[in-house]
Amino acid sequence: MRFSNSRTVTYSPAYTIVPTYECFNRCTYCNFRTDIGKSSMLSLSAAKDIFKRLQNKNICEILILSGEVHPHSSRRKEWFNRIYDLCELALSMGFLPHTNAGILSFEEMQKLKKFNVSMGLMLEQLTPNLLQTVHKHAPSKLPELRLQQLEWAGELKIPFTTGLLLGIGETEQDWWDTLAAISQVHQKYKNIQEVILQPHSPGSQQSFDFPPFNPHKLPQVIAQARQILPADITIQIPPNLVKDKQWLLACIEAGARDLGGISPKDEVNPDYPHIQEKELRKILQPAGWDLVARLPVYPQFDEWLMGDLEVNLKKWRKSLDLITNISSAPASNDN
Ligand SMILES: O=c1nc2n(C[C@H](O)[C@H](O)[C@H](O)CO)c3cc(O)ccc3cc-2c(=O)[nH]1
Ligand SMILES: C[C@H]1O[C@@H](n2cnc3c(N)ncnc32)[C@H](O)[C@@H]1O
Ligand code: MET
Ligand code: SF4
Repeated sequence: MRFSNSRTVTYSPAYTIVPTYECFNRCTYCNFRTDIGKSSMLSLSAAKDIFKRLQNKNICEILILSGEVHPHSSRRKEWFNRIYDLCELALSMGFLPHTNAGILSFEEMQKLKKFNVSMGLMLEQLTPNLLQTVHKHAPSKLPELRLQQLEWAGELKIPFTTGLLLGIGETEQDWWDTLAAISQVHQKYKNIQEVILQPHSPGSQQSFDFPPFNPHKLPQVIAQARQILPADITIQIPPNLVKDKQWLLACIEAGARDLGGISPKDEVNPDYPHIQEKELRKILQPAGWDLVARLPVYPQFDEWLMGDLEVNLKKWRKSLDLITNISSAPASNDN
């Protein structure tokens, strides 16, 4: 067993698949979506080819990240069934699926629970003011709807990842209010595993003409979030959106302990390539931080998972120490 010290930062070796880029919402900061009818659905055979390539590469998480079909559209069922089938396929091929497909009905969530070790949805910000601006044409970003997803995940005992999108026109008070709401859900259901503090990062596709969230502010936000959130919720920051090494370290010193899924491409922010794990290690190690792989579900939730989820999970928990030891060896040698 590898000794994990208190100066440990985690990441999830992940691959993102996109069932569809089509989305009926038009969040003005989005660099991901395409208009209705402009994107096809990822086929099961294409997904199978991807998963085959990924096998034995020490990638545990498949992040299923999708644009959304309107809940009343005649195509909603087809859309949902494809996501469901993609999750089932990923699980059957040995991976640990984590789905963020936007707003789901209670029944849809209940069905996906069977094939996902955890699920995710960013709250963004709870203030209704954004419905006049960046979310004017994004019905899925209704704050009550999003908060309800966290509650439903709690009722269904689905380990959940959520977070805030920072710098989209909200106030500082809005951050604390959104974090307090997350804490409240967690107090009731104990189902929130991590909170992502995601700095808005402009990309080439978006219409929202607004500067990036000032990375120098992030450590302060993290420190305050650490005060508001219960200790068993991990704070995640995306390292590719905090470019400066010093500020990345400052974020960690302030209380962030996870760097999210590290995959070949950041589908949400394609203009900001991921820093790969070896490179991250070079930044962290001199400051005394150990980088360790984790699974897309935190250990305190293992008992919520059953059937094939439990089988895959046990397999991955066993091989995790091995992955960490192998991947940390070269970095410590070639420094
Ligand atoms: O595990 C998760 N990771 C989420 N991540 C992190 C993700 O694991 C990686 O940073 C990459 O996006 C993977 O390609 C997000 C990253 C973003 O830039 C924006 C949103 C998300 C949302 C999630 C999520 O719901 N669950
Ligand atoms: C999947 C998640 O990606 C985040 N997201 C969407 N667009 C951007 C952007 N330009 N910069 C940073 N994060 C973004 C939102 O928080 C969304 O919920
Ligand atoms: N559409 C979903 C949401 O915004 C997830 C992907 S966003 C690029 O919540
Ligand atoms: S952020 Fe998500 S909901 Fe908003 S437009 Fe993009 S894909 Fe759709």
